[in-house]
Order: sequence, then structure tokens, then C-alpha cells
Amino acid sequence: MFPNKLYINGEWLDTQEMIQVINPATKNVIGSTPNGGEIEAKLSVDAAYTALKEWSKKTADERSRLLLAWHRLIEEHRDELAEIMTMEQGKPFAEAKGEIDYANNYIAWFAEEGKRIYGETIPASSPTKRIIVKRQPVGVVAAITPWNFPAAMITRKVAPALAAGCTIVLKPSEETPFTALKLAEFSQQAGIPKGVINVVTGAPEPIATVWLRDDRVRKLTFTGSTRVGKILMRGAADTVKKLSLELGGHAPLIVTANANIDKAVEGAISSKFRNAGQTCVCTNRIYVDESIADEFSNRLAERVANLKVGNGFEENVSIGPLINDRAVQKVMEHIEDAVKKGANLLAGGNPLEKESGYFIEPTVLTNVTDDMTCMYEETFGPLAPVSSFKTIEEAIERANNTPYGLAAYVFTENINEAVDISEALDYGIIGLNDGSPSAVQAPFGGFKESGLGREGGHFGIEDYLEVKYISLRLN
Ligand SMILES: NC(=O)c1ccc[n+]([C@@H]2O[C@H](COP(=O)([O-])OP(=O)(O)OC[C@H]3O[C@@H](n4cnc5c(N)ncnc54)[C@H](O)[C@@H]3O)[C@@H](O)[C@H]2O)c1
Ligand SMILES: O=C[C@H](O)CS(=O)(=O)O
Repeated sequence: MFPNKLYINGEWLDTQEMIQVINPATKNVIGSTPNGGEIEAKLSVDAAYTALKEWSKKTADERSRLLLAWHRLIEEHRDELAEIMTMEQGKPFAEAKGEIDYANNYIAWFAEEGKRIYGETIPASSPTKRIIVKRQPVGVVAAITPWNFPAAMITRKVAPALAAGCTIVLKPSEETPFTALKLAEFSQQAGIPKGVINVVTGAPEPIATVWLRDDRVRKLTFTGSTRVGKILMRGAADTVKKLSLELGGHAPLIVTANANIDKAVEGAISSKFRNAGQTCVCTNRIYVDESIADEFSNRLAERVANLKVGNGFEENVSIGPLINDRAVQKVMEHIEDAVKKGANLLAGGNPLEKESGYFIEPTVLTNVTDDMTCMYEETFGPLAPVSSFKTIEEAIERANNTPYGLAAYVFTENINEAVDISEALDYGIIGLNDGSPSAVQAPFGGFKESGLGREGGHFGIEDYLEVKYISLRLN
């Protein structure tokens, strides 16, 4: 079930050292993958660079047909892929199936988008000149991805890269390598030629160092923490690589006095507790108008208390385990810090010894103030801190007071208020009465220290293209 070899140049390779993979719901070892290093990292660039010439010369139709063949295999094996994902990442099986569909929709979207890489002609100032603008593939792309979306964060990069005519070397998270390797297996079965996609599992630093230093790698695309994003940004400078960075977030959710409270509660549940609160766009702090703060908090706590926590394969489980012990500790530190500073615990608040997995109760805190760690540090767990505000201006100022700028949420039934607040928030993604804004058609990405560039939609292929113009002088 679990692929346990690297995928380089169409070959499945072993290494002497292996890295164990744990099921976070049981802490059992479910398999292991090669601990690839410098040698494998260089081999992967050799393969991608060799494959680039043929792959970039294929027509957009040819590349599209191969991407759609890959899409069909993923569709056929959706449940198998979802089972692997729940085993290695922990999310509920239904969420895992949803992620496979979401990931696969990126492949379908970019299989078509590759056919719309248009150029243009520009009127020249001389009658004997013509100016022709072309977009061409960047070249070899290095991709490094996180554990929280083991499929979607990969296809959101691989699909546009291949559609644009690039080839790619990919390092998935050491926590969740199997989904990536299984996707690679299906890409091979789909007929995507050797060297176009290469997957190197292993410790991140040695692999990234080789890729950053290799000037044949012309672009780095990274999804993960802002801390690591900054390390990679510095490393990419030496060879001036193009960069796409999808980094951390700290989403505010604003509920005004004009909100539909039931809609706001459901929006808070979906934006906060998806993937046990382990998404980059999860609500991290909730600001509620003081006139409805108690009513909102009590309804939210009532819903949260009914969320079932457990192994992702159990029926009706909404909250799976966190990815590891450090993640549980971080959430507990945020809860303890807030309570010590005066927050009230309205629901949850404890680790759960279920099957000895990394479980924690979904938690609601009220009477929260901005000096509490959870109000400025990414929690990345099922903790909903609620703070009240007096004026809309105050809410906007507090919501924008962060180095992050990925997602924000606004709940109000007043259209003028909705537009005013949405336009004043410094975030790349605004959920307006919508707790689940992510969509393959839309330009996903953030302001400030949440990243550079956009993934998804027609914006998402631009970052894999170079623009050149040809100045033609006629006789
Ligand atoms: N903006 C987005 O689209 C998005 C999506 C998912 C996750 N994230 C963010 O990712 C974080 C959680 O994911 P994570 O824990 O996997 O993040 P992480 O930064 O710890 O790891 C991400 C990837 O980087 C690798 N890595 C770690 N240290 C590295 C180094 N020194 N050099 C090179 N690579 C290194 C890891 O092996 C992994 O593959 C959160 O901050 C979350 O907000 C952002
Ligand atoms: O964790 C960040 C992902 O981008 C989540 S999603 O795209 O909103 O599903």
C-alpha cells in the first residue's frame, strides 16, 4: 500500500537509510521511505534538466492529454489515495477524499490553462519593426511542500509547472511522503515521461541546499512556514531563482452586530476546525461585536462541544489527531497562556488520550485579549479564541495588526459594511459570509509575510513562465 522508494528519472530507488512514517492517530509506524540526500537531490536535477528539452517542446495539447490521463488515474484511485492520506496525516477519511478531489481539480484546471498561454504583438515605433511577445516555460522547478495537505499542495504546483512546459523536482514533507509517491506512481502509469516529475524524500536541509545551489534550477516554489520560507528566500538569492512562497497565516474572523449569528457560527466552525485547525487559512482569532459576543460564543461552544474527536476512519469524526506531539504541546501552551492572562475556557481545553494518538479537544476561549500568544502566533490547532470589539474601526485595526496577510473572514448582512471591511483588510483571501473560500479557480496567496505569488486560477500558471519579446527588423 505504501510506496517506499524515491522516484527519479522514471526509476524507483532505495537508499541505505530510511525514515519511518507514523500514523498520528495511533503513533504506530506504518512504513518508511528513503532518506534521500545530496546525491539523490543532484540526480533529480540531472533528470529534470535532461527531460526539459523534450517536455517543453511538446504542444500544449500533448501535455494536456498526459495531465488528463494522470487526472483519470487519480480519480479511479481516489479512495486508495485518501486512505493513505488519513493513515499518514490523520485527517478524517471524508476530508481526505475531499482533498484528493480538490488536488485533482488543480490538474484538470491546468491541463486546460496550458492551452491559454497567449503571447501578444505590440505596435512598433518603426514601420520596419515588429514586436512579438512570447511566454515560455521557466525551466527546472524545485518544489518543497508541507504535511497538512499532502496531495493538494503538490498538484497546486506540479500541474501548472507541467502545463507550462517545466519539469519538476519535489520534496514532500517527511511526515507525509506516501501520498506524494503514490501520485508519482500514477503519473508514471499515465505516461508522463521519465524525468518530468521527480520525488526525493528525506531530510530537508541537504536536499534543499543542493537545489538552491544548482543554477539549472530556475524556480523554487515553497509551501510551509514563514520561518522556513525566509531561509529558502535567502538561499535562492545566490542564483536569483524565481520564487513562489505560500507561507503562514493568522486569520482574523470578524462578526459584526449586523451578522446572521447562525451563519457566523457555522462559518467559524468550517474555517477554524477543518483538518483539526491545521490549515494556513484557518481562523486563528475571532472578533465579535460586544453586543452579541456572549450569544455568539455560547452558540459556538455548543457546536464545538458536539464535534466528534477520533481516528479519521471512525464514523462521523470531525476532528482527527494533530500531526505530532509538538503540535499538541503548542496548542496547550496557547490555551494555558490565555487562561493565565484572564481568558475563560468555554469548551474543551484538554489533550485526549485516545488510542494514544496526538488528540486534543476542540476548544473555545472567551474574554481573550491581544496580549495572549494565540492572538499573534499561528496556533495550527483546534483552538478558537473569541475577543469582543466596540467599533468596526477597532476590529479592522486589530485584524490588520499582524505580519501575516493570507486569509480573513467577515460576517455581516449589511452590504456596505461588508464592502468597507473587505476592502480595508490587508489579506489576499477574504471569506465574506463564507468560511471555506478556497477554490482552484481563484488566486490563492497572501500579503506581507504570508508569501509571494499566487497559486490557482489563471494567475497560477504565470509564475511558471518567463516573458520575452522578439524585436524583428524587416528589410
Ligand atoms: N500559504 C499556504 O498555502 C500554506 C499551505 C499549507 C501550509 N502552510 C504553512 O505551513 C506551515 C505548516 O507546515 P509545515 O509544518 O510542514 O511547515 P514547515 O515549514 O516546517 O515544512 C514545510 C516543508 O519544508 C521543509 N523544510 C523544513 N525545514 C526546511 C529547511 N530548513 N530547508 C528546506 N526545507 C525545509 C519540510 O521538510 C517540509 O517539506 C504552517 O505555517 C502553515 O501556515 C501554508
Ligand atoms: O493549508 C493551506 C491550504 O492551502 C488549505 S486550502 O487550500 O484552503 O485547502
